[in-house]
This record gives sequence, C-alpha cells and structure tokens, in this order.
Amino acid sequence: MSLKVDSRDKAQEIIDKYDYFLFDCDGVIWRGDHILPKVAETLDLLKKNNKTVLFVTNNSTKSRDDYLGKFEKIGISGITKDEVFGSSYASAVYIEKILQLPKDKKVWVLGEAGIEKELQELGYTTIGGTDPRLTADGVTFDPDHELLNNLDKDVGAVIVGLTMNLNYLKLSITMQYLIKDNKSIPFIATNIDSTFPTKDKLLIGAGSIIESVSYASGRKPDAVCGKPNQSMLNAIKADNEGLKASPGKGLMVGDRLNTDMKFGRDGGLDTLLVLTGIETEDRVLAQEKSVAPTYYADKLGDLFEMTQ
Ligand SMILES: O=C(O)[C@H](O)[C@H](O)COP(=O)(O)O
Ligand SMILES: [Mg+2]
Repeated sequence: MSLKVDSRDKAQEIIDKYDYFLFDCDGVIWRGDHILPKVAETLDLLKKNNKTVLFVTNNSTKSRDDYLGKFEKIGISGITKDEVFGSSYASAVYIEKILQLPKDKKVWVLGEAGIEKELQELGYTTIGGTDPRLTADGVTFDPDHELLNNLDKDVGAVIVGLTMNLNYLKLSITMQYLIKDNKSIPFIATNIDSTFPTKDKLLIGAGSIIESVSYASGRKPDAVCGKPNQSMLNAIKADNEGLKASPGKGLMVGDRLNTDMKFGRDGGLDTLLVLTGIETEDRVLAQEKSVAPTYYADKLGDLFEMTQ
C-alpha cells in the first residue's frame, strides 16, 4: 500500500532518507510550459541538502540542450547537460551503441527536433523529422509526393517519437520504410506513453503515434528506449557509484505508473508518484502491493511546503 506524503514528518523523512532524486518531467516538474507549484523551491531545498538531482524524461521532442533552455525559461537554473536524460538521447545512443548503425547510413525520423539533434550530435544524418517539405502548405495529401515515392536507399533505421505536427504523409512514409526490404529496417520507438499531459488536458502521447504505425506496418518496435527501459538508469548508475552500490538510496519521482514507477522499481529505487500528471489517487491505491509506489503525493512541491 502506498504511503501518502501528507505530513511534515513524512515529507522530512523522504528528504532525509534518499541521496539521489530522479525526476520525471512532464506531469511532475511542469505541464507543457507551465512549472508546477513550488517545484523550483523543492529542487533548491534538495540541493541545499546536498542531494543529487537528476531528470529523466520520455518526452523526445527536445534534446538535452533544448531542455537546459526550458529549465532556464521556467525559472529552474543551474541544471547541467549531464543531469538530464531524455528518450531522444537514449534512442540515439541505442542506435549507435547497440544497433551499431554505421554512420554512413541515415535515420528516418517521425518526430521532432529533439530526436534529430541527438542523432546528429552522434554523427548521423537524419531525414524526415522537421523537414518543411513534409508539412508544406498544409494542403491535402499528395500521393505523388517526392518523399513518398523516392524512398532513400541509405535509410538504415526508423525512429518514432512524439510529434505535434503529425500528418498522413509522415505516417505513410514511415510505414513505407517499415515494410520495405522484407520489413528488415530496424524500428526504434522512443517511449510507450499513451497520453501527453499539457497545461490543462491530456493529449495524444508518443506511444499512441507509435501504435498507429506499428498497426499499419504489422511490426512491433525492435526497441523502446525510454522508461521503463533500464538503459537510462544504467547510464545514471554508471556515473553515480553511490546509487549503483545502493539503489535504495535513490527515489524515482514520476506521474505515470507503467513508465516512471516501473523504471524506478525495476532499478531497485523507491518511488514517489505525484498526482499532477497522468494518474489518479484511486488508480494508485488500486495497485497490487508488489507494484504500488512507495509513496504518493498531491504534488512534488509538498516536499517543500510541508517542511517549511
Ligand atoms: O507522449 C509522450 O511522449 C509522453 O507523454 C511525455 O512526453 C512523457 O514525458 P515524461 O513524463 O517522461 O517527462
Ligand atoms: Mg511524466
């Protein structure tokens, strides 16, 4: 049964007990471009207590560098690139290190600039993505479109993530790459999140976009690189000996049970689910003991508010 953080003692116990705080972003730190209540104060409090603070997001629309800009813009300063892990970075590293795609091969992107930038930083050429030819004029679908009828023979991988600029042409070209050459081109997905929490509503998530091209092509992704995949946590443990030695000194704070909480639990961390994103209190309380978050709270900022 998850323990609700509803008193000074419980909030202070959490601050004292853990050395490493891993934060999901959408639905925890912010919703869209709107920072959630007392988040900056909570992060400052943790840093004043010499805690290690890291960010792990499944949102592939931005690169790590882009996220540094977003943190500054919403008033959270002092974050460094090595403290931010995103599914676009995790997917690019997968393509380079695990798939070992040669750098003379290209990657077809159904997604935003975050994916393109992380792949390009590793030396890959990307096509698709934010190419303006894919959204020209907003006219109706052209079955004779050049990018649909001239598939690039150098494409060696397809990656699909969240995009707010989805259209039938992008979906159709992605499908062509997934079915060509006897369905042999690797299909990489950034994450499974079915919905995306904006300021005041839930919108379509990357996982739902991935499901549509998966269904049409008859293919399941060969890899899903975001949470709960442990690759980002393994990278964090490799850089943080204390967490690697004692994962129980780490707390994963998230808003989604099947990504954030599973990611933390599978990595041996304790978990705190906040109710400012995807989940409801009823859903948290209905979880089996084996998968229930360690704690839950109305919002992350309660760690600050309840200890002042
Ligand atoms: O649709 C998506 O990709 C996700 O909803 C979203 O971006 C999750 O981001 P996170 O909560 O992991 O920061
Ligand atoms: Mg989230």
